[in-house]
Amino acid sequence: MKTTNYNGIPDVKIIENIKYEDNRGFFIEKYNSNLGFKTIQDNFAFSKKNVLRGLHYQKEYPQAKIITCVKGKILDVFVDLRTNSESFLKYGKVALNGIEKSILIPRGFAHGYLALEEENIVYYKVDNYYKPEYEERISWKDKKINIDWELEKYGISEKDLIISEKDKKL
Ligand SMILES: Cc1cn([C@H]2C[C@H](O)[C@@H](COP(=O)(O)OP(=O)(O)O[C@H]3O[C@H](C)C(=O)[C@H](O)[C@H]3O)O2)c(=O)[nH]c1=O
Repeated sequence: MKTTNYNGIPDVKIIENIKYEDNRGFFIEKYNSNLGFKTIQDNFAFSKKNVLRGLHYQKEYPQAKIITCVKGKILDVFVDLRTNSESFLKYGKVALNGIEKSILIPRGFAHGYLALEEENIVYYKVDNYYKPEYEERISWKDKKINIDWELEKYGISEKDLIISEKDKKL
């Protein structure tokens, strides 16, 4: 697997895996401990088209995440909340649409994604336990962070978005 730094935000890494194809299909060695990522939980989330999840983070018990879109396509967005970081409050984003590409987001980031196909399955590894009592949320349209979710590019209008009540209230 090849890891490259995400341009402009330290410690965020794009992971690209080798796909070994043959007449049966393909094989991918998706994860190994060389990444230095200690998985505590594996999560799967199914999202219909136009679902927007996030932006969430756990201030206590922060979670680093390795995000993979195993079916469909998502626009994955992450916001640097590390106050000592040169990219504090900057956001990054990457389209993920296949098993062979992932993004590693370290602890100290808010995370969210927009589901772009009819059916989208996101698989992500986290390195700390889910602690809902410590979960914090930032609005997907927070004015200060001002994320470009590329709605126009994907032909999505804001009224089409499917957002949880908790996220809507932000
Ligand atoms: C995150 C999580 C959720 N749940 C349960 C709690 C709820 O009954 C149900 C849905 O939870 P929630 O609405 O918080 O799911 P998302 O809105 O997708 O939350 C996630 O959204 C963004 C994109 C993230 O990066 C986080 O992993 C997480 O906050 O799953 C669990 O049992 N364990 C978990 O680790």
